[in-house]
Amino acid sequence: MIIVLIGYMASGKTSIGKKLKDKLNYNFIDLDDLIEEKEDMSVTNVFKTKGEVYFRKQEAYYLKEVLKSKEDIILSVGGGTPCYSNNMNTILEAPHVKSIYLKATIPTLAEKLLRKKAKRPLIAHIKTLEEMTEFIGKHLFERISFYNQAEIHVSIDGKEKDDIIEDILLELF
Ligand SMILES: Nc1ncnc2c1ncn2[C@@H]1O[C@H](COP(=O)(O)OP(=O)(O)O)[C@@H](O)[C@H]1O
Ligand SMILES: O=C(O)C1=C[C@@H](OP(=O)(O)O)[C@@H](O)[C@H](O)C1
Ligand SMILES: [Mg+2]
Repeated sequence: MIIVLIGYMASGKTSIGKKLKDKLNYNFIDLDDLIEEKEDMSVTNVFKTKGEVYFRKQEAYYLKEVLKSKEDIILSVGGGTPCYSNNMNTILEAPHVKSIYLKATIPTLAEKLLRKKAKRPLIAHIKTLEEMTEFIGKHLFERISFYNQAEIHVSIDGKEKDDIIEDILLELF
C-alpha cells in the first residue's frame, strides 16, 4: 500500500511521515526531498532559478513515478501537490493508495509557519503573524477543496506527533 500524506505547509506531512514509516516498517519518500535530489538543488533554489511552473512540472512527474511503485510506501507530498496538474485525481485513482489529509486550523498553521518559513519560498517573505494569518486564510480557501477529497481526514490541532500517528493508525486499520 502507498499512504499519501497531504495538507497545508507545516501541517506535519514530512515529520509525521518519517515517524509513521518506522511504526509500519514502510519505505518513506518525501516528494520535495526527491525533487531536491533529482534536481541537485534545494526547493528554494528551484523556485528561484527555474521558477514555480518548472517546480510544479517536476512535482507532477515524480508523483506519478512514485505512485507506480508496488512497494509499501509512506509518501509525504508538498502542500501544493494536490492542487496542480490533476494530481489529486492521480492520487485518488492510483491503485493501493490511501490518502490522508492532515487538517489544521489557520491559527495553528500561522503560528507554526512564522517559525518555519525560511525553507518555504511561497511564504518566506511574510513578516508578521497578522500577515501570515491573512495569507493562509486566502491560500487555504483556494486549496481546501483539493485537500478535502482525501479519503481520511485527521485533525492535528493541539496534538503531539505521537497522538496524530495514533489517530492515523486507528483510521487506517
Ligand atoms: N504535531 C506537531 N507538534 C509539534 N511540532 C510539529 C508537529 N507536526 C509538525 N511539527 C513541526 O513543524 C515543522 C513543520 O513540519 P513538517 O513535517 O515539515 O510539515 P510539512 O511537511 O507538512 O510542511 C517541523 O519542524 C515539525 O517538526
Ligand atoms: O504549499 C506549497 O505550494 C509548497 C509546499 C512545500 O512543501 P511542504 O508543505 O512540505 O512545506 C514545498 O513543496 C514548496 O515549498 C511548495
Ligand atoms: Mg514537507
